[in-house]
Amino acid sequence: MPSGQILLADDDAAIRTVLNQALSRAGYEVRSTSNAATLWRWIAQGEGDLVITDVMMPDENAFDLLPRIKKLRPDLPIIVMSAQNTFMTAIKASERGAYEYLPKPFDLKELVAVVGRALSRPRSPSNPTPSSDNEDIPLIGRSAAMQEIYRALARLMPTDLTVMITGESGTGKELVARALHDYGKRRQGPFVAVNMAAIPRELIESELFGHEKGAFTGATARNTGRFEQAEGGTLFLDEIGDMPMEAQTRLLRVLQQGEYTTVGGRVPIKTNVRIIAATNKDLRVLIQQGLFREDLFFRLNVVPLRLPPLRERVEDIPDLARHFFVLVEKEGLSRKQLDVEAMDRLKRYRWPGNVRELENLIRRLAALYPQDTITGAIVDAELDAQPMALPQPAGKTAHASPSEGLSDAVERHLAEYFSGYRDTLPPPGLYHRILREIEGPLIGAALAATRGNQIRAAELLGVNRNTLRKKVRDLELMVVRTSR
Ligand SMILES: Nc1ncnc2c1ncn2[C@@H]1O[C@H](COP(=O)(O)OP(=O)(O)OP(=O)(O)O)[C@@H](O)[C@H]1O
Repeated sequence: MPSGQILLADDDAAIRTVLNQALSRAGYEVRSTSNAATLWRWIAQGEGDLVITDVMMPDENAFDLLPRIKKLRPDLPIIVMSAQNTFMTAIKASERGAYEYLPKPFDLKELVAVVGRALSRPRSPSNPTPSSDNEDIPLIGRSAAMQEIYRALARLMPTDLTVMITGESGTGKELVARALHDYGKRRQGPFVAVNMAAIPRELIESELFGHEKGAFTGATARNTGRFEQAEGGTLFLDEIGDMPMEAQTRLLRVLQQGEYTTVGGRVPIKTNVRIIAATNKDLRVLIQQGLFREDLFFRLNVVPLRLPPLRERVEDIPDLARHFFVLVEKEGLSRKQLDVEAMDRLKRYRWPGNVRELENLIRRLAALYPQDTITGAIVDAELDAQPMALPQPAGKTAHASPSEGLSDAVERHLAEYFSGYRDTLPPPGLYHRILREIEGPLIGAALAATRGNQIRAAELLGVNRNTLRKKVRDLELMVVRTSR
């Protein structure tokens, strides 16, 4: 049975009762209070083996209290709970030396597990990282999925660990890499980003490690590489799956030995760079195909961070949309609001381009529409005008010619869809995903062809009228098609 005394501070009596019960049942002795002053008195008297505190208390903000506690009793673990679930709350908790941050609401089992871990860890004080005083990081989203990311980031801030960020295009991988740098130990050093997909393959090694004069045709002078530029700071290797094999071998050596040579050079150069890598590909598939070194993967994948696609956290869309409207207002465009239907449309859309696509849409809405309120019909028109319903290789657009058979057109779309993933496969669940995507446009086309007459559209499609009515309601197609 675990043991220890827990000091609990929260001004919400119901929360105190629930936590008190759960922790007592787990074997701990609990003292609880509604205010910071009492908590501080207990701590100053030397009581308690662990503190659980809410951030907002009537007499003091726990973030102001934390540094005092850390000074007086550096090895007393503190767990901070908060209902203000932003990235900054997680970061502040970490900066002020909290052992763990739990966004409300949380699972009681998780709390008991965290308490158990905190009390059984070796007693070395968790040093607060110096405050960055940078309130500017625009990581938006309070969904459970983003909370997980914030907590992971907060834990990573005081470390130099190599991080591998995965996620679809536009999910914020670079933004997260920057946050890790801006709030981490190396924030005084440079942040250097290199996109493997954007550099010609034959130049990647020289780009990363630099080259000597005469190392290859066209190398007319010595050139510093990105490693050298990132010395003392962070090197962000974006689209790492596109790194050619030879460069992978060289990178692996740097990670193993902490030194490298320039292209054409002989003298080993010591390096002190924190690596953050990112990819929207499944590196395990690339490994199977012999395109990515497994040993390099393990070196890079020390801490994996998966950023969820926007469609898995639609509850973040209102905050993100608001944030982007404020951003574009600063750029001189007028601020707008979205009506209920518009917001609803955004939540139902599947966002293949994720947050970047939403950002671009908001920018278009702000630039193109004079009205203050954006309606569902406007959003529909803009989303329909997007060139990509399915991801396609750059530079290609797909238009079915009237003479082309439907199955030919579908086949061509699918071939392009697959080739958009180049050497990998699309995410699993394709059958239902594709059928779901086809269903909306098909019903929409039938309704348009019958001028919104659901009885005739049902005949045309060969489905039951009630089935069609239900589908129309679910897909909200009627509003869209007849309002044009
Ligand atoms: N959580 C977020 N809050 C606010 N803005 C975000 C968020 N996530 C992404 N963005 C914005 O969306 C855009 C795309 O993000 P970013 O470039 O970091 O994505 P990415 O995953 O690195 O994309 P790619 O794989 O295509 O390089 C950026 O303008 C970024 O500022």
